[in-house]
Amino acid sequence: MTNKLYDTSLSLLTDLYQVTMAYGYWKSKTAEKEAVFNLYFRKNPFNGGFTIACGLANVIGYIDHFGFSKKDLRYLRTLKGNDNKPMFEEAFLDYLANLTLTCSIEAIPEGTVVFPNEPLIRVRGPILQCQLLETPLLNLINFESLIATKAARLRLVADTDTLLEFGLRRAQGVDGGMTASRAAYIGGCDATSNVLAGKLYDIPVKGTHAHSWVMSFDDEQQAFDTYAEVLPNNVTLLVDTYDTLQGVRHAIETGRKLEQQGHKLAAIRLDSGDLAYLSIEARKLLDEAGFEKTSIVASNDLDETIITSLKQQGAKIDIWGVGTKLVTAFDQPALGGVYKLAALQNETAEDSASRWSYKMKLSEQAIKVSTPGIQQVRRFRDERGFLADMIFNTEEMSDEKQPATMIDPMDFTKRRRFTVSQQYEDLLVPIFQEGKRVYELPDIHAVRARVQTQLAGLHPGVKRFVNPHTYPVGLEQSLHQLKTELILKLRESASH
Ligand SMILES: Nc1ncnc2c1ncn2[C@@H]1O[C@H](COP(=O)(O)OP(=O)(O)OP(=O)(O)O)[C@@H](O)[C@H]1O
Ligand SMILES: O=P(O)(O)OC[C@H]1O[C@H](OP(=O)(O)OP(=O)(O)O)[C@H](O)[C@@H]1O
Ligand SMILES: O=C(O)c1cccnc1
Repeated sequence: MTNKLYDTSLSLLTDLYQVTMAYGYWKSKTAEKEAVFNLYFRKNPFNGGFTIACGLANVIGYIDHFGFSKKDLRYLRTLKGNDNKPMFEEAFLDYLANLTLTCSIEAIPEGTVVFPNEPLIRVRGPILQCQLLETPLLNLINFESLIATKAARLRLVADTDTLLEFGLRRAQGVDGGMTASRAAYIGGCDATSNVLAGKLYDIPVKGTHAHSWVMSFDDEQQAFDTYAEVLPNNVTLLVDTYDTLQGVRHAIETGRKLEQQGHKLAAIRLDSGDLAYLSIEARKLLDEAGFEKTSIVASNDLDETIITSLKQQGAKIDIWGVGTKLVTAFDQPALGGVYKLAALQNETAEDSASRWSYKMKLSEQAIKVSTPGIQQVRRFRDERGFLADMIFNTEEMSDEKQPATMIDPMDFTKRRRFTVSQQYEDLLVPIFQEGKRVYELPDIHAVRARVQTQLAGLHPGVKRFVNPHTYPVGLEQSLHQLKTELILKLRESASH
């Protein structure tokens, strides 16, 4: 699967400063200098304990189509500086015209549970190219990971109930709707109402009918009967246009007619009022009439908190339709992913040990201090699930079999030692090697299934919504040491 929505280059879908920096690298003849950047976020969304990595398929689609077209260059040629002269030299535009990506990219596969400070994507290559990728990569990963995480939270509370994504009408524009439908399915929804997402992404599509159908008839019974006649094999009736429980009785009447023709009333939908009370009363009416197999769908501004509450109230709801709060990630509309330079080729290196000059950004806020190194994430596990994730520098820890010590970032005196026999998996896998794709994308259903097996590996405390347990993520001790020494060195030189 590639990014089928954009079968074209989106190379100008970036911030201007990426292009001006690219120009700067080119002009100062450092464009080809090898760099390593890491894409990571600093805090799990929704005050939760985990995040679902999502968006890599669209990153791959973006990179597969990368290239500046003649029209792109014609536009860049029109950009002017403050002196009203062209911003970029013609020779730079010629360079962009011939630019093909030669970066090597490693990434954590979609559908993996991930945690703050772990590199989701590591880009290594000429600094000019790495720089151009910053904005689009963040744009693609931040949103889909956010929505997949929201959907995974909804799946946790919906348990085995059916979960439908109904968000397109309230989504943030066309792309917001499309990518939200994809990420919501990956995160755990069973289907979407978004037909184009169904077609492009192979997501099951499902739906009921709106109030307008009922309102377009003289009475509700006629509306239900007509709907059942035209679509006898897909009858879910929205019962709350006028009086919900009266609507249920009308639906039952239609259900009886359907049964005479060998069909079934699949479900009724509630879209207003007290969903706990109404679903319990509707269930009673349906059961009394012999419609025990008819499901109850609920919608109306649902989210994981309301679904939890409805379940606690004993609501008899089998299918949850969730729109606005899911596709807009209503309570946290952005994941704060960042992309930071972590190493730069050392031109004066005399041996392979000193071929990298490690880079990091300092900050007054500890959370904003980046981590240097060519990073990989090693996830230790046992038969019960995941134990801890250790971020290490691949240049320092080449021997995979060696025991490892992980330092707790909140308390440097706390260490965890992992023996040679401890089971583990290294999460970042090669996606592009020197510009050539080496990764075969799994289909969307496999990615969706991965989310559930990954969540099963997490301790329940990490999945709890209120004050979740913090899953242990730390730095391997030599990376911790490298970071500490670099902080001291940078603080020292900044004070001069
Ligand atoms: N029993 C319940 N417990 C908790 N929340 C509920 C319950 N029943 C409904 N809700 C939620 O409360 C909110 C009530 O929505 P709202 O104030 O719009 O009322 P409404 O009856 O749906 O009105 P409208 O007809 O305008 O849609 C919705 O988010 C809905 O999902
Ligand atoms: O509530 P959401 O989670 O976003 O789910 C989608 C909503 O979209 C439809 O409502 P519609 O647009 O017809 O408006 P309504 O709120 O008046 O029902 C549907 O009946 C749901 O209520
Ligand atoms: O099919 C539905 O019931 C539906 C679709 C979109 C939004 N709300 C409801």
